[in-house]
Amino acid sequence: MQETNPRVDVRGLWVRFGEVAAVQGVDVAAHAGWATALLGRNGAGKSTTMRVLAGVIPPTEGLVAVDGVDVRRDPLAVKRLTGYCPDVGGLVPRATPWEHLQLAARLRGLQGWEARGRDQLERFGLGDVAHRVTSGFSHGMGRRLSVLLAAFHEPAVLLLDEPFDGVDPLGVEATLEAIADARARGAAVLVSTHLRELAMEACTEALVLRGGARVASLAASDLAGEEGAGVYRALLD
Ligand SMILES: Nc1ncnc2c1ncn2[C@@H]1O[C@H](COP(=O)(O)OP(=O)(O)OP(=O)(O)O)[C@@H](O)[C@H]1O
Repeated sequence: MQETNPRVDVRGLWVRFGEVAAVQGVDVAAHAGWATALLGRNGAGKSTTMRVLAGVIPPTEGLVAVDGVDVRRDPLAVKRLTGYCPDVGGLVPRATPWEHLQLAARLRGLQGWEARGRDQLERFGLGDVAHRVTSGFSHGMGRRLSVLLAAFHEPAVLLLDEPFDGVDPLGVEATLEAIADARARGAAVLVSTHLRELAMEACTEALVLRGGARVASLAASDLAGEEGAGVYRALLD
């Protein structure tokens, strides 16, 4: 599966917010067809790493390339190459799921997307609420729509920050399918989550962050099951 140019190539990433060093020298390499779990305790630097990869905040130091594009040089191109489900927010409260899809299609220049849009809304259990404004959505409904939108334009890199948080079993299934589909068409997927077992089901690789630094890079299978739980706990202490 490995190829010469990784879809995601992060080397020596530092992100500082004033006095706070949120990310401290992190390396990430993710290839086409990989799904990588980003794990670690609250405040470990997972969301900040995701935000840099999505082109939302700039790196303070280090190289960050998405599909060979340097995020510092061309953050707009990186935004085009990535699909990003942020950990919170991202939806327009007064817009419906269908309007979100229309907006995404217009911004991304997608043609003939309507049938797929309807299919995706059904897959994520949002068909019945396709024309209801999202301000009344439950947390899990909002998560499901955010994952759908992130994957909708079939990006080269799919970034899902806490996609399973508060999501019901059917929503989890739809999200796992979206990850599998993205991998099958050659995208690299990064999934930040606290749900280790689900992450191991969804992913092939795992990165563990602690205090902003990478403490382990493993095969997802190394963190699966009871034995994996012990390995993970030891990495967090
Ligand atoms: N905009 C910001 N300004 C100041 N500090 C920030 C900012 N964003 C993140 N931080 C700090 O950076 C560190 C890493 O935060 P980050 O959100 O990346 O962690 P995380 O691993 O995603 O945590 P969680 O699992 O709780 O979502 C924390 O100490 C956090 O307080």
